[in-house]
Amino acid sequence: MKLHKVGRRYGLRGPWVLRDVDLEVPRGALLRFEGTNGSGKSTLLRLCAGIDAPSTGRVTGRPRTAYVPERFPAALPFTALGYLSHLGRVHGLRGAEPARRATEWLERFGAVGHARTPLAELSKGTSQKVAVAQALLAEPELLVLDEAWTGLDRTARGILDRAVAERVTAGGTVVFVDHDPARLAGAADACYRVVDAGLRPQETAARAAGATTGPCVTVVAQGPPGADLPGAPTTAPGPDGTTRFTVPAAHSDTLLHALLTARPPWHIHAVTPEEARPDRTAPRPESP
Ligand SMILES: Nc1ncnc2c1ncn2[C@@H]1O[C@H](COP(=O)(O)OP(=O)(O)OP(=O)(O)O)[C@@H](O)[C@H]1O
Repeated sequence: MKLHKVGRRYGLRGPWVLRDVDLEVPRGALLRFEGTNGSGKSTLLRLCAGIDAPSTGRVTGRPRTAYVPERFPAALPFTALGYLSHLGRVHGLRGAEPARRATEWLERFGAVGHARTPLAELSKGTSQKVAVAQALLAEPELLVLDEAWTGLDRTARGILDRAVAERVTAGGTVVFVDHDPARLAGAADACYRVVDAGLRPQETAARAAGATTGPCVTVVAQGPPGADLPGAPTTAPGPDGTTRFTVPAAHSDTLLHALLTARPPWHIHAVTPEEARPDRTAPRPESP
């Protein structure tokens, strides 16, 4: 997706919140936006999510998108399960799939006990779990998260961190804003600060550290050539005809899952936590 000279102001004579913003949102990437209160982060996310239109400029190549807004409209006349199933259908899921995925995400967030609770009666935290689940169950190509961690308990925040990593390793893109500067620190591929209605690229933790720090995992495995593996692992020949994959630690489960469920499956020789982080800015090597 690309933003071309995008501008947004509210009202005909309102100040420009965003002006002449050019941005490429690549596939399989994690992008963070930051900025002071009122700088235009939510405005930018709404434009990325396609729920708002630019006043000037255009957005092209929009992928299938799901969005977690800053404020969840909790007064809708649904139960948690009814709402998630409905949203699943809106996202194009059919038959029993919407309810199945809805239940799966409620279980994952430890909220399945509230499946039949009306949205209006949910606690703030559970309501936020529903807000997040409605976006995740669609397995969108682009996931837009506006302070989605706010209101979640520590366990749920960890589950959302993991879900974000899974989306990215599956080839999706996640764009997010969060008040916590440590949120997904080290995992973001790019970070932009909204300043004076424009975007200023920021140094990400990985780049700042020369792309060689941060936890990662090395997997030594033997398997068929030509596998399309998630997580953009760096690859190198391993001993005895094996391949050595290195990925950020947050992506290692997804890589292992892909290796083990490949047809035929890869044979895993070793899984080793490392201190070095692969250089995700390097071109993705060919699959072995
Ligand atoms: N629907 C709207 N109508 C009028 N003005 C708006 C609207 N939405 C946002 N604004 C204004 O646009 C500017 C940017 O708001 P926005 O919510 O995008 O900033 P933000 O960086 O997300 O802020 P915060 O960190 O406080 O959430 C603010 O001055 C805000 O008042």
